Amino acid sequence: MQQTKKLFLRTDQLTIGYDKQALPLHENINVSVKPGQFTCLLGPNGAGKSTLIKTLCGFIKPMSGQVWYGNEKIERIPEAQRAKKISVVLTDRLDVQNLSVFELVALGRTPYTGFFGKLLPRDIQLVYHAIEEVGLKGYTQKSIDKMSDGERQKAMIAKALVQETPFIILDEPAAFLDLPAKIEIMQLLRRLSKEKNRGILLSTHDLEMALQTADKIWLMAQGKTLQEGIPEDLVLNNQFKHFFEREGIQFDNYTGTFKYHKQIQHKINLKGEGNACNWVARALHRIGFATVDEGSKYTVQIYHNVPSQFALYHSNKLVLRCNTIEELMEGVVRAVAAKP
Ligand SMILES: Nc1ncnc2c1ncn2[C@@H]1O[C@H](COP(=O)(O)OP(=O)(O)OP(=O)(O)O)[C@@H](O)[C@H]1O
Repeated sequence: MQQTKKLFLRTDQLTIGYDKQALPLHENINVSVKPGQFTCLLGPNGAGKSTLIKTLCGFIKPMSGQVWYGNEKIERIPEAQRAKKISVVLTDRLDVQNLSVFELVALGRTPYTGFFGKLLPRDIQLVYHAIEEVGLKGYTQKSIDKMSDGERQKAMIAKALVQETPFIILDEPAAFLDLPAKIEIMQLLRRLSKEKNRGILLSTHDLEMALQTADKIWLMAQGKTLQEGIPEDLVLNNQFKHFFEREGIQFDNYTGTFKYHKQIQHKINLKGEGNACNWVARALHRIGFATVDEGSKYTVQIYHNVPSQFALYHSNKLVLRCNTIEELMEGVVRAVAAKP
């Protein structure tokens, strides 16, 4: 146990910020990342995520407290050695025009070869292997500036992989990506953390994705103590509510998703079951109806395996039968406007 602990990246009463004269951004942070652990740092804009990441990487000095890599304080580790312990992928778009994927990824070997160092057969093998690992086989000679944001991000992850560090830290690696690419990057990073036993820490705004993939979550918000825990504990003990709820937005502890408060103007009975019923309920909530079992003059009924599966009744009299939720919602709004 003691032996393993030596490999942790951890902080000890870490206080971060920029201006010694001003208030710190966060005080007394005590967190750790283990090899093989996939950790997501979450927090609203301006919470201090990038500042923490830069402090953990040794780019910004702590205001007080320490960052430890194993038994060594990060500031005591010479830069060349540091590059063998932590690889960093920051948000800034890289100015890497005219570099091929191979050349970019090969830069990750710099700590071992020197900037102008010659790649040995093992280095070349590692570069090809990492490119394949991130799913860019066949792109080796493609110019980085002709790649999509998602592909470029994968190349950056491959570069971090060939650096062969026990820890990889990424600042918003999925920031510019569409949803499928985000999911792909998160799954890739999670898989690499397990298969390669790397401790991976990344910051993200994607709370729902972090809930689904992270082993550990760090929650950060201005003026609040940083919370660390596994996703499910943080949800159950209301930390997510506490950190992210704003006026008009509510965190649903059951589904782990955010909901917008809507002005509820009417009640409507909803009868039926299954997925169609679920989506009709969502459409009704969106337009300001609370769904109930009984008590309203209006009833929406969902039928199954019939051509017109949606029906609207007013005091048991059929008002409308239709095929789509769009028609149903229009019918509900029309009917309620005519006879509230
Ligand atoms: N170089 C700097 N000097 C002084 N203050 C800074 C500097 N960089 C950032 N800040 C301030 O520190 C605070 C935290 O910024 P930081 O970029 O760490 O937040 P963040 O959580 O990463 O935000 P976002 O999610 O918007 O990227 C902000 O108020 C910001 O203005």
